[in-house]
Amino acid sequence: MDNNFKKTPIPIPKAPWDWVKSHEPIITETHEPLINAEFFPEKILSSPEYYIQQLPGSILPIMMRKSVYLKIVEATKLLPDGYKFVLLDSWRSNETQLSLFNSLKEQLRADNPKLSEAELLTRTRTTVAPPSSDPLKPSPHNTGGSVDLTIVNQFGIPLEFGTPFDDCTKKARATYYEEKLEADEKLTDLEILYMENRRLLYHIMTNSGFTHYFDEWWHFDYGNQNWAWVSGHDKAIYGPTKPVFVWNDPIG
Ligand SMILES: C[C@@H](N)C(=O)N[C@H](C)C(=O)O
Ligand SMILES: [Zn+2]
Repeated sequence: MDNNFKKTPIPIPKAPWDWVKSHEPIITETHEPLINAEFFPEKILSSPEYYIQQLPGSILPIMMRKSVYLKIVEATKLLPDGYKFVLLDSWRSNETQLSLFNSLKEQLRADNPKLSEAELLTRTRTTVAPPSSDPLKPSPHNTGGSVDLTIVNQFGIPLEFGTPFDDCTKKARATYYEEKLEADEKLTDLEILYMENRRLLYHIMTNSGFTHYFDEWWHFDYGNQNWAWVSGHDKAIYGPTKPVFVWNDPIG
């Protein structure tokens, strides 16, 4: 696919992410089912990171709302020849969300013993959305409308984005390198590579109907409150949901 994505900057956000405002859109649930997103290996691979790490409440299949999946299938048409998406996480249980949140908060507390409780919460919420069992304010991944993903090249080698998945430093912000450029800092060749790969992923996904969570280069949304807030839709179409397992429900 010949496009100019790598040369087109990602817009720099004007204000910090606001978890109160992002939960303001009302939800008119469509009851669209969650589906398993792992059956198109020609273009979409999966590496269910939280199941691999055996986090509480994690499940093996990567599940998402059907329209989210179909949009990702459309997005594969914008990938360079031979490249594929790798899905890292999509629908997430509240148990996993809570476990992620508490682990990161405690890790940050141990690394920064002088941080106040309020500062700890702010730092934690930059990387992990607030856990929630309020049906009017669900955590984004619990709706099946969020997806964390990366890209591999034609040899199955992951593109480099400058940080690992779930890095909790400011380097994970999608515009980290764009902001350096804007501040007249010179980028190294490697930093230019990371910036261009972030641009590629960002433009492929946003041109396919997703909005972006700007503090993480890997996180995109469709249909949930994040998406409604960022895109200016008056309502979200996905609230909290869960997959159906007939014989043995691992979520409970
Ligand atoms: C934890 C990380 N992969 C992620 O998805 N973060 C966002 C903010 C979330 O938890 O919704
Ligand atoms: Zn995410």
